[in-house]
Amino acid sequence: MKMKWLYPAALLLWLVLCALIGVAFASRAVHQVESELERVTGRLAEDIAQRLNATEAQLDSYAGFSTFGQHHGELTEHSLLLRQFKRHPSIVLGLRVRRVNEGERAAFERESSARRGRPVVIHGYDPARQPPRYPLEGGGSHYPVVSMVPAGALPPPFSPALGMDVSRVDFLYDALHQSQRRELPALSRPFALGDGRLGYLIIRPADEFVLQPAPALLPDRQFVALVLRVDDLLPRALDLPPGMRVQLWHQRYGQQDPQGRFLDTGRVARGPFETLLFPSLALSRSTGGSAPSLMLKVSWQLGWAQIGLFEWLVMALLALVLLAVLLFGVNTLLRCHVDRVAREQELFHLANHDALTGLANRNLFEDRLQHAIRRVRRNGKRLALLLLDMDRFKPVNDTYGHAAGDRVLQLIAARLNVVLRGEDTVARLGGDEFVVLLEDVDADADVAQVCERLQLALQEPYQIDGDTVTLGVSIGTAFYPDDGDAIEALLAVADRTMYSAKQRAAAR
Ligand SMILES: Nc1nc2c(ncn2[C@@H]2O[C@H](COP(=O)(O)OP(=O)(O)OP(=O)(O)O)[C@@H](O)[C@H]2O)c(=O)[nH]1
Repeated sequence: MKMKWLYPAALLLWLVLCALIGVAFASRAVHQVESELERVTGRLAEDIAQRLNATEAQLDSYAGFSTFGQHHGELTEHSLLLRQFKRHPSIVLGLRVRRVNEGERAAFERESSARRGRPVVIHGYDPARQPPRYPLEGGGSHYPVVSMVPAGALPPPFSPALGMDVSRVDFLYDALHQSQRRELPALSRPFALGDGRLGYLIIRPADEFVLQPAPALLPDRQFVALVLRVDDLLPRALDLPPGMRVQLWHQRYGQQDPQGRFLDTGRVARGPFETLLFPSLALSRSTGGSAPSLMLKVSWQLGWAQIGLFEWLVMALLALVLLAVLLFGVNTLLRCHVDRVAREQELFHLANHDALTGLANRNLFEDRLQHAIRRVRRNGKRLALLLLDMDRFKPVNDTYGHAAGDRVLQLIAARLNVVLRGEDTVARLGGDEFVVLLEDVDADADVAQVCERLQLALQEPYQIDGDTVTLGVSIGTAFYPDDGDAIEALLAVADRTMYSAKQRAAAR
């Protein structure tokens, strides 16, 4: 393994582990906020349902009044509604609607005009722009507004006042149709009020208390409706946590359809890293009054803020401990690696060098010679092998002891190293026998010169513990490729010539 990658790898591992710790804490935070989301969604749905139930109670009393109390006249109806407006400022308008079949239209207009002392005609809100989308029930019935009590200035689309046919406004007709079909209060989709705020209409049949005949079959069905402000469907101060978004829309419209959207609030932008790391949770509930017609969705894009100060501290501490452990591990690994390399080098040295003199041993020498022969085969040059055997070494041992002999062998090795070039190989074959490998030999004379230098150096006296010892040396030479191309053959030739030299020296 390459040791230089150890620190970057440890750093990467540390980053990955830190990210995992972050994810673990984030998922813990997710579990906590799941229950909070459940609580917030349930509370909001409940709140909306309560507000709509209260509104329906207003509508019920208006419906009851319009069924039984009409003989008291419009003044009483006005005063009832004005009392309701005071108690419930979110109500913008109260209105009563009647079904008038096409055949009765003229009689209705005549009678209404006479009662009010001014012309009343059934008209569309803006027939040119808003043709009815739904087939009118009962083969061309009209649903004109027969009574209207505004809390303040009349907001559109109701400003055309009496006689306006609510079935000509598609979203109002939709609510009317629903309430008629289910005999329950029904909500319209939200629409813009004149003051730029949103409002909605809640409408219900007003004649359900009439049991005979069945209300649906009554020739002049009555409906009462309230127009309210959308703002009051939810508490004014929502106090949403960061990242939480509340959406409320009419069930008959898609979530993405802006027409059906009552509310979309609390959207908080999160950074891309937070969006990637933290999930977004969402809960949807249907809500409403007696007939749930609204969809509530609370979504929560979680982020760093969901992790508390204590968790941050624990995470930082864990990251530091991890860093310390990793650095300790890397240092230990590096130390082990350095020790192992040193041990290997030591073993290599022991296996390839002579323990006494530190010179190469026979193994290493043969290996070097092998390499040198391969090289010379390519470049066509020559090698020289010098075999050195000391003369009169045995008496040193015998006279001064083995330790002194060892010391002399070490001095011999040192002198060999001084005389030879760095690129030459010198090895101790054993006892007082040494071998030298000279590479790139150009001429025999060069080799003879080296032999002479060796002889001069080795014949110099040796000082051992105050005594002086003088030795001789016999050198045998062999050349590659002239004397053979195998190590054994070359050594045999060198041995032979060395032996002759020794005999010559002994004869002198
Ligand atoms: N001190 C010491 N002596 C050794 C070692 N290895 C071998 N010897 C001795 O070295 C001597 C070598 O013998 P020879 O080569 O016959 O001795 P010599 O006196 O040089 O004789 P010639 O070579 O014939 O001149 C022997 O006495 C060995 O015991 C060693 O590591 N240390």
